[in-house]
Amino acid sequence: MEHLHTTICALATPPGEGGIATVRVSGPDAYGIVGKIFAPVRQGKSVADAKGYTAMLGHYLLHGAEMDECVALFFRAPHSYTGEDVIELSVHGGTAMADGLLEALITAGCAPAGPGEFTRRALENGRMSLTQAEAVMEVIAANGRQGAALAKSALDGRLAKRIGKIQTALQTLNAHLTAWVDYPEEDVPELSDAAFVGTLTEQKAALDALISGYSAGAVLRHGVDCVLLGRPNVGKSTLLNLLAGFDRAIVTPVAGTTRDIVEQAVQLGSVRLNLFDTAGVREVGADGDAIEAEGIRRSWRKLDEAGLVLAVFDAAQPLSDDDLELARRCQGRPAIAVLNKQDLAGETDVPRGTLEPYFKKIVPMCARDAVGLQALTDAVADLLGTAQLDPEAAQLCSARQLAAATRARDALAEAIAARQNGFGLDAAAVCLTDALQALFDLTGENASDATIEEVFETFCVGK
Ligand SMILES: Nc1nc2c(c(=O)[nH]1)N(C=O)[C@@H](CNc1ccc(C(=O)N[C@@H](CCC(=O)O)C(=O)O)cc1)CN2
Ligand SMILES: Nc1nc2c(ncn2[C@@H]2O[C@H](COP(=O)(O)OP(=O)(O)OP(=O)(O)O)[C@@H](O)[C@H]2O)c(=O)[nH]1
Ligand SMILES: [Mg+2]
Repeated sequence: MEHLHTTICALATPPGEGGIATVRVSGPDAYGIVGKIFAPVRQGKSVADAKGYTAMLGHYLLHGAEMDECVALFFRAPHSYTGEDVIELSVHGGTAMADGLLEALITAGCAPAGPGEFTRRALENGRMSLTQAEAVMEVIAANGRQGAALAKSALDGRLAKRIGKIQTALQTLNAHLTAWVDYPEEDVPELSDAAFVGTLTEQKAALDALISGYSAGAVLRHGVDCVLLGRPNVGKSTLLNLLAGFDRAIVTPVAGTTRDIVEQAVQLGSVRLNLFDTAGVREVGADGDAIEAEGIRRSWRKLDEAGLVLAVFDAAQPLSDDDLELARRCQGRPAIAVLNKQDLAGETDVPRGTLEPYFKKIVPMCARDAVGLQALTDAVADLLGTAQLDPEAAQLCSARQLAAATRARDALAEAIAARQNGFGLDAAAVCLTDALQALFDLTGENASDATIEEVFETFCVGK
């Protein structure tokens, strides 16, 4: 692997204004290169003699001129993030000094690092697994605390362990199967069909649990787009304001108040919702208001894009045709019916039973008086699966991982079906091998270059 022998450098802190900016240098010639451009302040000190896990103050030199003050932090291979010799150089923030430092390093023989190249070297030096490398990216991207906790448990290697358990069980089964098929004359104990199918079923269930946790984990890490829909005047904007905790959207008793889509991010329990308040939807005739008609078109478009729908109804009025049209369009979607204005509702108003077939959940509320907020929070967590998710348990954290886990699960399902339909053990063994291969792809053992390329494509430079 030719590129492992180069020495690379990149800005490790975000570009822009800041107190300090840190440039990281990694590779076999890190000490040689930094020695050429770093002048220690204290006499008798030198980069070449610096021990790992020590710091040194100096200046960096660009074309021989003394530039900014610079603190160097030394790591000696293999005790560093990448497993190589690493030196971190911190200068004053803003990009000017860091840019000069990078220029000096490149002039002295450093190569600029590619996206994720530090982490890639850590992977290639066996300092982390592929799933851990992906988790590094998630830690950088995580903005909610729960999302960060999930990513951290993957970084700790808990995800690799969870997958490893499945892998081990299947490998043991495969070894037994191979021995039994290939060495019939030896005294290999027979593999009972019940034991074989039992193990496959158990491990398939473990994969199912991983797969079903993926979308809920993604919701915690990235939040979800949530649209507020309903006919005019039912209280959509009132609900938006309640969730936002301030007066974000105009609320009036006039039907048709909201025209454009109003966007606001809010935190509801452990989930971050990107809320979209929309114009009230209703049937408008050909002679209708052109502005309203365009607003309504945009409202419906949002329905298709949202990961969560809050369909708002006026509980104090019987369902209208517009209400029923909305309900019908919500069927099969992650949609919650909010029966608003409970304070005005009587016995004969909106019948829950009519809405039940179209919605996953129905929540009575009085948005104006903040009644029903906890019930809504619980319904959202339940529907998105975040309520059922153990934040300590590691989850799959990329679409690539999900695809590999799904391939493994499907192969196991096929193996089980093969046995149940009376096919020979050899047919089931082929499926089992496929499942194992998919798991190897997942953890990065035997991962192809293309897979590794795919993972690092989206990394940022400096990581
Ligand atoms: N300044 C700095 N902070 C950072 C990083 C970094 O690279 N530099 N990291 C980058 O993401 C994270 C920490 N990751 C690291 C992982 C291992 C080692 C390391 O040197 N490990 C050695 C020594 C351990 C010891 O002896 O205490 C080893 O494991 O052998 C360093 C950083 C977060 N903070
Ligand atoms: N009694 C009662 N009134 C409410 C409640 N929620 C909202 N309202 C009132 O209903 C009226 C309409 O509220 P909005 O939030 O503007 O309704 P909207 O669905 O956004 O309406 P459009 O933007 O026109 O589609 C206002 O006068 C609110 O004060 C509630 O829970 N109870
Ligand atoms: Mg409104």
